[in-house]
Amino acid sequence: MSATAHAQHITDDLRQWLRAQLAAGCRAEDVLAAMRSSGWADAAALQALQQIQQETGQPVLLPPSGPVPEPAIGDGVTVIDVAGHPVRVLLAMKLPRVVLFGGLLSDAECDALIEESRPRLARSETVVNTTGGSEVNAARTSDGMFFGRGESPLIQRIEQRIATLLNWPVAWGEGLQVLHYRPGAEYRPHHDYFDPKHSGTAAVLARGGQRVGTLVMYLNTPERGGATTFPDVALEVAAIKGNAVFFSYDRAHASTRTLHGGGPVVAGEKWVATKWLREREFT
Ligand SMILES: O=C(O)CCC(=O)C(=O)O
Ligand SMILES: [Fe+2]
Repeated sequence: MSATAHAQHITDDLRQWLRAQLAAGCRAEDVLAAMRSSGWADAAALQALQQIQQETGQPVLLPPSGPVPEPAIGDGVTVIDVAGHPVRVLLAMKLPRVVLFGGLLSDAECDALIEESRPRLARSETVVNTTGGSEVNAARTSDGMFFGRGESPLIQRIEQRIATLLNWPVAWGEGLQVLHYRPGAEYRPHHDYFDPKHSGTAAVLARGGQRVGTLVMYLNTPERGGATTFPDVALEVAAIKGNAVFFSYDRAHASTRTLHGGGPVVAGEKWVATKWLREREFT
């Protein structure tokens, strides 16, 4: 249920009480504890509080963050051996959490992914926030398709490599998505997590919870353009065949600074494969 849908259930009394608590500087945890002891369920109490925080322009309290996928790159690791396949660590950033990998896929794997996806491409759709369904969107002018998880030996090998690299079970990932951008095509800046405010989100979350991480693998090198951009931190990641950019977000909030987009392809074309990682098993 979204905060907006819940709005109808907030009585004037409760609204006044919540506003008074916040105005008096009470801590959100204490307000929630008081609501809990008067019989409120945790999720409903949090939603009511979030709504009043939004109405009064206060920073919105978020549910506690859970674990996120993370590669083992402590102690200056330069190359990770993933079942005999060496993956180089080219860049790491803390906020947003971004890690750039070199040589995650071999050239042959990139070529095979392109050839297996090409006959199945259709204009990319994005999730419609109101319904949880999907539709063609002008902000995303690429063609795309989804592979089923584990649908071929190639897909299985790549998914297992990603799971090992990011310490996240294969079953907690969505099927691999392939996008094809022609010259001029782009994917405007967006967040990959599902916006908790939107009414369609509940249906999407039922299949495995939130997205908590993204791995974008470059399947070719565009002649010019097509970098993955992170506007909050003015970072541009060049799309180089076989490399992959990983980012994680421990909450569905812009404070993770994971706003990102696929910049316009200036010359040539661009192919990527995206793996989204969920909080739990994706069904
Ligand atoms: O094409 C890119 O560089 C970014 C793709 C992306 O943001 C996505 O697939 O969610
Ligand atoms: Fe994205």
